[in-house]
Amino acid sequence: MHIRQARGQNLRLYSRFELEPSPSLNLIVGANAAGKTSLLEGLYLLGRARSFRSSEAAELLGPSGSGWSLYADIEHEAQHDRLGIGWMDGEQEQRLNGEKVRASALPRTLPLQLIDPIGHRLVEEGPGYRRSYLDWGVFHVEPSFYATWQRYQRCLKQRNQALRLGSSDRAISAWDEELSLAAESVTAMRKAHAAALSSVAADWVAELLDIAGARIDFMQGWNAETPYREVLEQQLPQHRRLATTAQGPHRAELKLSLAGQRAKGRVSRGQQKLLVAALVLAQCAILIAHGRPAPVILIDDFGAELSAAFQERFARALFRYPGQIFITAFELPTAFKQQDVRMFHVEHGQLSLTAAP
Ligand SMILES: Nc1ncnc2c1ncn2[C@@H]1O[C@H](COP(=O)(O)OP(=O)(O)OP(=O)(O)O)[C@@H](O)[C@H]1O
Repeated sequence: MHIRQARGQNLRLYSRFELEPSPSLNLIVGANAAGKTSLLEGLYLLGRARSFRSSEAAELLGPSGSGWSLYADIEHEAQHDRLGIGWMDGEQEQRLNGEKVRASALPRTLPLQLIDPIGHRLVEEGPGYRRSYLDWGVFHVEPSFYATWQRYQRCLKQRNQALRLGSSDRAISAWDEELSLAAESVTAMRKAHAAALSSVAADWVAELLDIAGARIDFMQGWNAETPYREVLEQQLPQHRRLATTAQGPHRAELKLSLAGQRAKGRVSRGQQKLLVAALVLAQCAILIAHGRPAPVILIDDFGAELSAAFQERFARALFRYPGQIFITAFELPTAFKQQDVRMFHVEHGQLSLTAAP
């Protein structure tokens, strides 16, 4: 699976752009503020239905008109999918082969992962980043995950509403059965995926960071010895006091450790970037092992924070990757010279294909 062609209109500084990338390595080079990240953002929107740097779709609006749009022709083994996403006058719409679809149809058609300079949040910041990292993989390997997670969230919202209103024990506990069934199911899927991630990521960490013994431990969000249904019953007085359900899959967490020590605070900025790369490559490897297409990988500012030796190591891992990769950089990184890379140059929102390096 790869993007055969992508087009965008009125997105940030671009009036329009058109890109016919290679199915393997693509390099987008240009000066500061030329529009490199905006281009990756466009590709990311096609696979995730949201931006990675803006929560307001209106901010993406370019120089003309009241909407922006993106389109991609995705080539699978024996078929093509036409994927589109657009925003106009406050409304976002997604289309797959001409039909209006929900946002969740986009990741299924174009699975993609991003490694960017703020990727370190995955290591340094709150558990939400690590939960969504984990869930991206579970979503792709477990077809029932998305619906089960939605069911969990719906019940949780209702139970929390009842807690906030100070409803009777009976009204609050009415949600417990469905909530706990969904919670146990979501957790079983997450647990299996986290175990797979832990072993695959350890290999990538050993290769990219030269550190043995990396681990990912899954904390499910409540005491793993107790069935969730019992936790809901036992903790009801606490939940009433806090007016919220204090334990559950919405509080799950991944603990990252390297050689027995917590990763946060243990690694340099450059190592942290390679750690994020290792985590992303591990997710992609697991999807591939499940017979899914190799996800597209987007890498913003390849060289940032990496010495020549680290860039070399990272590049070597990317050369082996069986899927499509888009990399931005100020200029052609030394590690990519003499490689089979399709190179694009971007200047003030104008994109052009340049001669092979
Ligand atoms: N909605 C918008 N309309 C027009 N221009 C915009 C919009 N949003 C951002 N820009 C401008 O687009 C320019 C390009 O930004 P972008 O982040 O894509 O550049 P870049 O090539 O990745 O730069 P750097 O290497 O410095 O990170 C910036 O100057 C920014 O001000």
